[in-house]
Amino acid sequence: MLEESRAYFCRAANVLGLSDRVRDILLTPLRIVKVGLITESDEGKLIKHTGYRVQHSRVRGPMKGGLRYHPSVDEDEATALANLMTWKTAVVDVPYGGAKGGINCDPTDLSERELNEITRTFVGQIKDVIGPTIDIPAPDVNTNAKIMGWIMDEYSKYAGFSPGVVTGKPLHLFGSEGREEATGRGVTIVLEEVLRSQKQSITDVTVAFQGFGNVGSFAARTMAELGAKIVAVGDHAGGVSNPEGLNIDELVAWTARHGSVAKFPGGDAFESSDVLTWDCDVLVPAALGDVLTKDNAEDVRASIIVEAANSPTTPEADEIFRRRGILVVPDILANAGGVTVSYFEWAQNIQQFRWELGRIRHELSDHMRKAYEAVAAVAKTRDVDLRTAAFILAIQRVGEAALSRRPYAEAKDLPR
Ligand SMILES: NC(=O)C1=CN([C@@H]2O[C@H](COP(=O)(O)OP(=O)(O)OC[C@H]3O[C@@H](n4cnc5c(N)ncnc54)[C@H](O)[C@@H]3O)[C@@H](O)[C@H]2O)C=CC1
Ligand SMILES: O=C(O)CCC(=O)C(=O)O
Repeated sequence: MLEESRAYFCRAANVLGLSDRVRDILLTPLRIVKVGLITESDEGKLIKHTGYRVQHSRVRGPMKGGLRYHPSVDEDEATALANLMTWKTAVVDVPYGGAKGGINCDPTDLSERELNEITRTFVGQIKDVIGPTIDIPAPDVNTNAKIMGWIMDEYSKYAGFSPGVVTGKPLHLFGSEGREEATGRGVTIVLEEVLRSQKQSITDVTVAFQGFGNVGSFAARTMAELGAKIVAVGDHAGGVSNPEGLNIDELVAWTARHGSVAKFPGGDAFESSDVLTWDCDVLVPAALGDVLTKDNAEDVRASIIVEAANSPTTPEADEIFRRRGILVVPDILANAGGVTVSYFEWAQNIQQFRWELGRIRHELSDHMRKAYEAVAAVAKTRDVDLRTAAFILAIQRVGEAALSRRPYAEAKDLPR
């Protein structure tokens, strides 16, 4: 994944004619933190995990990005995802740099008490490198508002009451209206813009989803509300399809009860991995990374792929999609609604003020549409695909901020 994120960066860097030296500066993470987490299981045994926080860039503001709890979490994955956060925050023009992290654990193997203790131990180990003006974590795969609340509580023991240290918190603990739905809602807003540019409407399209967690379920819900037909959904345990369109509210309720879309009675079951090559207009990968590869890219039948997940497409697959005329809406644009509303949450925490849901949705829509327009304009003037355009826009914004911080700097002095 690390090589892939660098490959996408370099595609844009080539268009911009960046020197190797500047590439090196922009790609090198500021700080990589790796910590051992020793806790006790419910049976009194020692359990060991490794936690990571990779801080990529602070040029445009405090570093920002989610925490993932998954067996795949390692230094390379966290570094690649931290790097993506730097470009994502620049694409939506929120005042942050990029970071990412997590713990290499399988939360399904842990009790709530164990998860709580592991989380608090992690916070104790990284407390000196996070903070409301330093680095602000948020939810990602297998983390949620409850865990963000624990993080805030634990950090506040060291630093005093600090709601701004983390976003995606519960509403009654100074979380924000609209954060839970934000990433999925943002995906839908970007899809609407893409379809508008093609003189199509969201009511005309069929959509297939891989992943039905926070991002996938809210994206499906908001698309269905606007009239899109969600014809297939696959997750870690199975898939369900309905050519007439799945009832998404019922599917959400089923998943909340059963932990998966598998065996949902409102559709036909299928092998989950088949969802990527489903017969549909729009494919939304909304689960893990590296799922669209050279091995399945030729079989994808959608004409638009909206990357709700981070890094779902390998560069080889991306090349195949380009050749086949399949439009890929890149992660650093498509899923940036989450970090955008995280910014609103942090701003509310700092101001000790609350925004209503209507204002959050309006501002989110405004940010996403502006970001799409800016990326589409670069794609047109430079004659490049949307991913390269998004990277160009982001690199320019980060680069200009870096040089403005030290106006007479040469590349070697770019602030980091
Ligand atoms: N939560 C957020 O605000 C943001 C999340 N993202 C990205 O969106 C993606 C999904 O994140 P969340 O929805 O937050 O996570 P989540 O933990 O709420 O949901 C993950 C979903 O992926 C499915 N999944 C896991 N393994 C799978 C497999 N092998 N095959 C098919 N499906 C599988 C799960 O069943 C679940 O439906 C990730 O790539 C994440 O980095 C991006 C921006 C913000
Ligand atoms: O809300 C945030 O701060 C970050 C969300 C995130 O991890 C992501 O956009 O990939």
